[in-house]
Amino acid sequence: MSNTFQVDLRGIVDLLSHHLYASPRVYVRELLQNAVDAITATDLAEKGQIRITTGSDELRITDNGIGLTEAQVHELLATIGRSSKRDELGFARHEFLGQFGIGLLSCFLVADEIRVHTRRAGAEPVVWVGYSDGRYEVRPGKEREPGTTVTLLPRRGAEHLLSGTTVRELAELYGSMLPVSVEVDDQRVTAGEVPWESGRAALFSYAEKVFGFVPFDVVELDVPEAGLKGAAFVLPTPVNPATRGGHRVYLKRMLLAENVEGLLPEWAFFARCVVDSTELRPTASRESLYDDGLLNAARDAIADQLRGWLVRLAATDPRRLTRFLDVHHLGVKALALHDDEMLRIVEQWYPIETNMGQVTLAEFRERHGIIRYASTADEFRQLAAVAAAQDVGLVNGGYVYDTEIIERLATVDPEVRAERLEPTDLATRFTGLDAETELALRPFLAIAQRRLDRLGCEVVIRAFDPVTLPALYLVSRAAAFHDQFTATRDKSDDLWSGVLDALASVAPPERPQLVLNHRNPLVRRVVGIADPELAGLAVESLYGQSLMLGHHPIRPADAALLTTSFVGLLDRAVPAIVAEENSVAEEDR
Ligand SMILES: Nc1ncnc2c1ncn2[C@@H]1O[C@H](COP(=O)(O)OP(=O)(O)OP(=O)(O)O)[C@@H](O)[C@H]1O
Repeated sequence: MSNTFQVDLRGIVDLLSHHLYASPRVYVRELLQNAVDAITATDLAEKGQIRITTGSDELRITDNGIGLTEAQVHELLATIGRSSKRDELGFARHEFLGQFGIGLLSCFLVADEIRVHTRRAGAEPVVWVGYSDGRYEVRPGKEREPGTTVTLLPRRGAEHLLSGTTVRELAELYGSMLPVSVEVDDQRVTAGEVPWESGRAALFSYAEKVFGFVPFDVVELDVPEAGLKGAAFVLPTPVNPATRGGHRVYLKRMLLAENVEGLLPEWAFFARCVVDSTELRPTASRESLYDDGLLNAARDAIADQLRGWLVRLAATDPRRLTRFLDVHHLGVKALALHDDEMLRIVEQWYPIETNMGQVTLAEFRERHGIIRYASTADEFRQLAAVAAAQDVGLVNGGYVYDTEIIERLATVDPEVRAERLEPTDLATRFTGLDAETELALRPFLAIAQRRLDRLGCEVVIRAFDPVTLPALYLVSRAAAFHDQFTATRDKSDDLWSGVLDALASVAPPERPQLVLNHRNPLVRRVVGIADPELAGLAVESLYGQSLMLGHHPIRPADAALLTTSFVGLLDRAVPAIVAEENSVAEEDR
């Protein structure tokens, strides 16, 4: 025995209203869409007219489209999921907006009764009345021109959704770009022209009106394979790259949504688009784009066009490009990580922080040959002045993407040499002292070394610039890693610290160095101190000060040493005065 599914209309309407469509307001879109499709089916689209009238007790929408015969009314209107817009194989027909055969049902989100008065040229007029409980009637209709009038009788509580103001607003939102004339209560809502066919000035004012900003620039978009045309508006102010920019997307001139994601690659967060496509497909809710190969291809093509705009800007108006980079450098840098052309643009035009001022990587390379960089801002701050004094150019690679960009530049272009500055490399550039001075300093160095031994630090004396810097704490990356490593080990439980111990023994670290500057007057005085205790205190405080200056982590042992050396020095400075004051007090008595 074979049976047929029964469909509970209430269940379907509930599904549509709560799960498929974001809001009952879409009923206007679905009605407009049916009217446009009916007009398209006549091949006389340019004469197409859609009229909507609103009133307190009903809403009517009339089109001069193809209309339906009585047989079609039974077949198409009374069968959920049946559509005239699919071919024999069941594929959506290219020229139509609808395809699923459920659009009309959305009217039940706002109405309990739908009347369709329709006539096909050469056939009799007929009226179909559908009720939200699933019943329908068909009867002969009054004489009329070919076409269709759909009448909705508002449901109690939904009247506001059918009011003149709301309907006009919705018809304009969804339909203002439609190629047929649409009127709501005798007022035309279609604009007739699309902004990207009306010149640049029109695009600028469109952006201001619709997106609320005057764009930095406008890039016209054209992707023939997706039947896509439109414009990308470059934002005039920085945006957070993490906030996904939505785009205004039209499909066959009907608004899909105002906030469509996925049309542009992520890096292009500096642009907002308005586009119309004849080929991209909507999802069933018609609120976003169906993610398929064609959308991917369109995304790639748009990316190419935005990139092309940037490259052209570099060639024709570098000053404007610099301004653009000022605002949107994060996006461009992110792009440069996987795009050679963008990488060149960043190299040539984006000024980067160096110890010789703000220069582009290209200028830096020309001046210094090799791109030497510090990979964190702390490391840069610590070394910038010292490196500058040695005439070593140093780039701050600590900002987002900068280190990766420098490293990528060196991988892509064999002529570019890049080298991460190893802090201890600097020490090899410092001048050693003559043998006699070295010999004279031995006793002091021995005292100093004994004081810093327990902190794992080696003390050396060199002559270097700037003269104003008494000491520099230099730690190689291996040693820095080791420090972190031991700190973790000390905090870990037995099992884990056992594992870390085993690892630690594999890589014995170089020791960090405290390099005292023999050119610095204070250091000269310190090395001359005869009292070993005082000399030790002075070395300890120089150590502490250079740790802080270089933003190095302060371990508990360092903190303790900072306190004892400070108190020690204070103690040396103060007791004489206190003693004097005491004796004055004695005399007063
Ligand atoms: N104004 C109209 N003029 C002529 N035919 C219409 C009209 N409105 C609806 N129809 C017919 O009713 C059918 C069902 O319409 P419905 O809106 O439910 O689905 P659809 O437009 O085919 O697809 P979708 O669910 O994607 O909108 C249509 O395929 C069309 O043949």
